[in-house]
Amino acid sequence: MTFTDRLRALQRRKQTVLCVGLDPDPARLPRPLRRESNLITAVRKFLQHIIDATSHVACAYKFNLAFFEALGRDGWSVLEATLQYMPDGVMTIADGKRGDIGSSARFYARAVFELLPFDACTVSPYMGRDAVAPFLAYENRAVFVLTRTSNPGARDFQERRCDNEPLYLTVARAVARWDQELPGTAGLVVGATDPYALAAVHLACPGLPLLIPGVGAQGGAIPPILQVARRNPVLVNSSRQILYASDQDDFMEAAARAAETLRAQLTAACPI
Ligand SMILES: O=C(O)c1cc(=O)[nH]c(=O)n1[C@@H]1O[C@H](COP(=O)(O)O)[C@@H](O)[C@H]1O
Repeated sequence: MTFTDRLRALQRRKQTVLCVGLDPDPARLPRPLRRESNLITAVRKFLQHIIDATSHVACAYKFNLAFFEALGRDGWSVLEATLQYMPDGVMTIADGKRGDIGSSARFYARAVFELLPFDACTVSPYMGRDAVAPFLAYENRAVFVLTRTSNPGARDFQERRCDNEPLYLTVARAVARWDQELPGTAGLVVGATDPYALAAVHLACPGLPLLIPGVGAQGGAIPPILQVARRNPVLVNSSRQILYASDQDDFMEAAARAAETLRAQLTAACPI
């Protein structure tokens, strides 16, 4: 079963398109965990509590690898422990935004798909097809390629005209072609902060899964996402709005409430 088939089945069963982003910032740990003498233990417990509080409404968790790498050599053990802690019925995404020559990309792919059991990962398309190909070779995993990102700098290159369309659309069409070689292995990252780009990508690439970050802390709106969800499987990521919904003793309840609210907004009109 391909990643895309598994994602669709899981989303239908759980009636959710919510992806909770795991971006653990040691400086923002809630009060009960700040009492832990060991920071690594505190981060590991924090993530486990967040998973306990949200897995009933999440279909995926996206690990932003930067936050784990920045924990130093123990970051890898927190990553592995958190992956092992995942309950049944959720998928995992390694968000490292990789992108390198093919011979190096093979090792990035091996790290996330063989050494670690991630279901999907994120990559940058800047170096072209051979930099993405090693990730596309895993038939039951998926690679989400950055297309129109959610940050202000997305305008610097991604919106430049290329063959009479914005560069991000050229990228999206190329990824759709790559996906045809081993269907179900590719998806696109499109930020929620640009409704026009979301609509354009959805029209150009019907059926490709879209990983959509940028709701919550970055201000992306929900209604444009509901439109694209008619033709594309979507995974809507929210990190800080859920992780740091409260920094007090009630942080688990607050995270659960934030996740449930977003899930309800997303499923109200999403035909999953
Ligand atoms: O690939 C990503 O996940 C990503 C792409 C993008 O265009 N914008 C974006 O914010 N992200 C990631 O999505 C998460 C967004 O976090 P919040 O803004 O806290 O919800 C972070 O882990 C970002 O690194």
